[in-house]
Amino acid sequence: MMNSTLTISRLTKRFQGVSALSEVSLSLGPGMRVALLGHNGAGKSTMMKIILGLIPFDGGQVQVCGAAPGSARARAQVAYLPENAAFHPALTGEEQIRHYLSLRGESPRRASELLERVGLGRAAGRRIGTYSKGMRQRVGLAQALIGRPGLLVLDEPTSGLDPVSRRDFYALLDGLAAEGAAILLSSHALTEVEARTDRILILSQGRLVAEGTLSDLRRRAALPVALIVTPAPDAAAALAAALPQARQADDGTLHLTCAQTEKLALLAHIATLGPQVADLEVIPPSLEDIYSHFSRRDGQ
Ligand SMILES: Nc1ncnc2c1ncn2[C@@H]1O[C@H](COP(=O)(O)OP(=O)(O)OP(=O)(O)O)[C@@H](O)[C@H]1O
Repeated sequence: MMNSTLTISRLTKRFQGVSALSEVSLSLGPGMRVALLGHNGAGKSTMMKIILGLIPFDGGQVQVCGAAPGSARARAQVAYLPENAAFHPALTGEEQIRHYLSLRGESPRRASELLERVGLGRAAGRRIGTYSKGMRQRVGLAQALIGRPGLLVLDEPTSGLDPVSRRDFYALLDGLAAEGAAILLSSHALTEVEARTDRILILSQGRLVAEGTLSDLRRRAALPVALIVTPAPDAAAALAAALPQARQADDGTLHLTCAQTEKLALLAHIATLGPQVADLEVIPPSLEDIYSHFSRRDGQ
C-alpha cells in the first residue's frame, strides 16, 4: 500500500501447533495512533515481536517502512518501548540517554534536547534510581525517540502510571503523531485509549475480530443505549407510570435501555413528558462493553 508505515497482510504465527496469530491484516499510515486490545494471550506481544523482527512468522507478509521486519532499514525506523523499561539506577537520565545516543552513533549532546522533550529537563541530572515509574517511562520514550523513528511500538506504555502521568504521556504521543510518527500501542486501559487513539484493533485468540474508529465499532456492535431520567420534584410516580419499561434506582432516577435505532423515538416520547422530567442523560455503550462484545471467548 502506498504511504504505509506498517503493512501486515494475512499474518500467521504458530507456536508448536498453537495458533498465536491467524490471517491478521492491517495497515498503519504516518501519524496514525492505533491501539491494540485483547485479552491475555490474544497475540498482542507476538505481533509486536514480529514487527520488531525478533521472531519469525509462518505465513503472510509484513512490511515495516517498506522493508522486511528486523532488516537494518526497518530497525532504523522502528522504536520499541517495553512495558517495564529498565535502566541502570545509578546513572542519571542524561547519562543513560547519552549512552544510548552513542550506541546509535549519534551525538550524545542531543540528550538534553530529548529529555526536555519528554518533560525530564529538570530531572536530567538526577539518578534514575530516584525517578518515579512515570519518569522512567519517559526515559524509555526519550530512548525510543533517538533517530526520529517512523513507527513507535509501545507495549502497555501507561500501565502503572497515575491519571495525570497518563494524560501527559498521551499528550507527548499526540505531538509525535502530529510530526508523522505512526504509533501502535497495546493496552488494557480501555477508557484511556478511547479518547487518545485514532483506530482500535481488537485481537481475540490470534484473530483480528474488530478494527475501526470507536464510532465504527460502536455502530457495528449495535449495543443498547442507556438513558437515565431524573423526575422533577413530586413527579416520580407519574413519570414511572409514563415509562413503565424503566427500572427505578435507589436515588429515584429511572433507568432505561433501548436499541440505537429506537433512541430518537424514545427521546421524543420523553420530551412529551415535559415538566415531569428534571434531567435526562444518554449513555452510549462504553469501550468496555464494545470490547467484551467483540472479544468474547468461545463458550462465553
Ligand atoms: N514462545 C512461545 N512458545 C509457545 N507459545 C507461545 C510463545 N509465546 C507466546 N505463545 C502463545 O501464543 C499466544 C499469544 O501470546 P501473546 O504473548 O502474544 O499474547 P498477548 O496478547 O501479548 O498477552 P498478554 O496480554 O498476556 O501479554 C498465547 O497462547 C501464548 O501462550
